[in-house]
Amino acid sequence: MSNELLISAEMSEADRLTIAAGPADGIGLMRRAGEAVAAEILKRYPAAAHVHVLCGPGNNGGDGYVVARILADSGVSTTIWASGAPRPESDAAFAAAECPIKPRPLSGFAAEPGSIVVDALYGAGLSKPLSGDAAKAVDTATALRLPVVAVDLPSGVSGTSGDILGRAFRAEVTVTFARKKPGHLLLPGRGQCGEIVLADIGIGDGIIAQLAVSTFENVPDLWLREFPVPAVDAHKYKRGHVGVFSGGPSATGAARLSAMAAARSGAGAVTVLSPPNAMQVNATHLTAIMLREAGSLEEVQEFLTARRPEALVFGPGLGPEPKVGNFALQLIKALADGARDEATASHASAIVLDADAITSLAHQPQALFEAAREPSAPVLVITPHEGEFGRLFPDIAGDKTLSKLAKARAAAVRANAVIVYKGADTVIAAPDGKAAINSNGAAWLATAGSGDVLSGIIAGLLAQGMPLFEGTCAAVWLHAEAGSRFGPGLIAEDLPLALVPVLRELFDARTAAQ
Ligand SMILES: NC(=O)C1=CN([C@@H]2O[C@H](COP(=O)(O)OP(=O)(O)OC[C@H]3O[C@@H](n4cnc5c(N)ncnc54)[C@H](O)[C@@H]3O)[C@@H](O)[C@H]2O)[C@@H](O)CC1
Ligand SMILES: Nc1ncnc2c1ncn2[C@@H]1O[C@H](COP(=O)(O)OP(=O)(O)O)[C@@H](O)[C@H]1O
Ligand SMILES: [K+]
Repeated sequence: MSNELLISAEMSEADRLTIAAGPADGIGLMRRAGEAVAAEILKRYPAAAHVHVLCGPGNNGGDGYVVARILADSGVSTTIWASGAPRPESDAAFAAAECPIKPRPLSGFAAEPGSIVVDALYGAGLSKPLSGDAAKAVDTATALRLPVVAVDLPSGVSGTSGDILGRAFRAEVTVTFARKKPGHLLLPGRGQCGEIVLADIGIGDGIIAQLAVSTFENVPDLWLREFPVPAVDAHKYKRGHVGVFSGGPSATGAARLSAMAAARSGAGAVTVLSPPNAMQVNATHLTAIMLREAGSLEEVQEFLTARRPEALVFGPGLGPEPKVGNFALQLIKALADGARDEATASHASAIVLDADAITSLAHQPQALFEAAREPSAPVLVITPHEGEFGRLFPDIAGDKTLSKLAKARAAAVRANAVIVYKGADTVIAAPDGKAAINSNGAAWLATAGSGDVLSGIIAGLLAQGMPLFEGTCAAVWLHAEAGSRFGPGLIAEDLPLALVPVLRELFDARTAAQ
């Protein structure tokens, strides 16, 4: 598996462990890194008139000297522009000594149309905003629209947070080593990377396993082995039952979107729980989805006890009023009590809190966090977009020192819930520190009701028994994949059906792996 994302300390540790295990040494890893970048350049730009390699003072620059040496050996006209000499006796100094090209100072960097830029200024060691000659080099490459190949990361992009420090190169290709870094997937960094090539430089899977990494790219490898396959003797309730709370008569669509998505994602039974005054409008629009009147907590409890749904969706279309937040808290408490009292056993194992539930709970966040901490509380998935996140976790949202990844993690710990911090770079974070970054979405998903569909998919997969973190990650990936493949013209109603071909592929991959 190569879905782990490494922060710079983990990459250094991987480096150290690999060297300790032998036979590779530091310069050996650096040579392999440079070779991988040079091979990519020779493959992609065979007709390049000239290559300008920009080398920084650290190991990123060291990789650059290797690249320049190989390109020159291959007959490519190559210039090195260096910002400072590598530290004596360092691997980068060895790489520079092996390179026959005499570096010129970066301050003089100039290039001609038709040439290629290799950005080996700063990688994992970026420690402050790009300024001076480095910033000028970014401007020159940008103004001339030169293709940039970035070594490890485009200089200026933080590998940890994806933030741009000062300014950053916009690469056509970024060649990174061993594993991707969070900054390759988080915005705005992701937008600067272009195509990302992952090169094997001899840091083995066994070494990565020793790091006990907790951040992952959200790809099917992460959860496919948990993906539900119905048993031969399955009946509908064995395939999982989802309950979705509906809003009032003029706000029922969101629940239906969610319900349809839960059903499409494989839940065997889905029930919309409707206030009495919305029964008629819901009944008019529901066919395979069941409908049940549940305007009061007592009626909801009756449903829970009688039908034992495994997952509930609470929030879409309910309205942002405080009473909705109060109801959410009562629901969590009722489920916790039910779980304690096996006689009534009115427990659902998961609640997805979305949309208006999040906004209405922002009036009393502490009450939510305390309820979620009760030992018998149902497991919670909270799915805020940026605005909702800021309402429920204002201090975390406002902390400029935290990346989106770190914010989602902090929120997950505080709320004792899996947090799905949505957006073009959705982060899924669990209270135990595990987190995944999603990157297969597209802006077509930015359409009203799309989030309601996501909640339904999450509940659908959890109801089928997927583990909490993996099921939530799978749902986020599926939703993004279905929306990206559908493309222009997508509206939320299309998404449940657009899941079908993606589900087929996952099902085939899952059964092939069995
Ligand atoms: N396993 C690994 O860790 C490997 C790392 N390799 C390369 O090593 C790189 C990391 O090397 P380093 O840790 O030496 O870090 P960098 O080479 O990214 O940068 C470190 C140097 O740049 C300076 N610096 C950082 N930001 C600056 C700024 N904005 N303005 C001016 N100076 C700045 C620092 O003070 C330091 O001197 C990786 O990105 C990768 O390219 C490869 O050689 C392969 C193996
Ligand atoms: N630019 C984008 N690229 C990829 N996914 C996006 C983008 N914008 C929004 N999304 C996704 O679309 C969904 C929108 O959810 P949400 O904001 O709750 O919408 P709504 O409330 O209208 O249902 C989320 O899953 C989000 O991650
Ligand atoms: K770089």
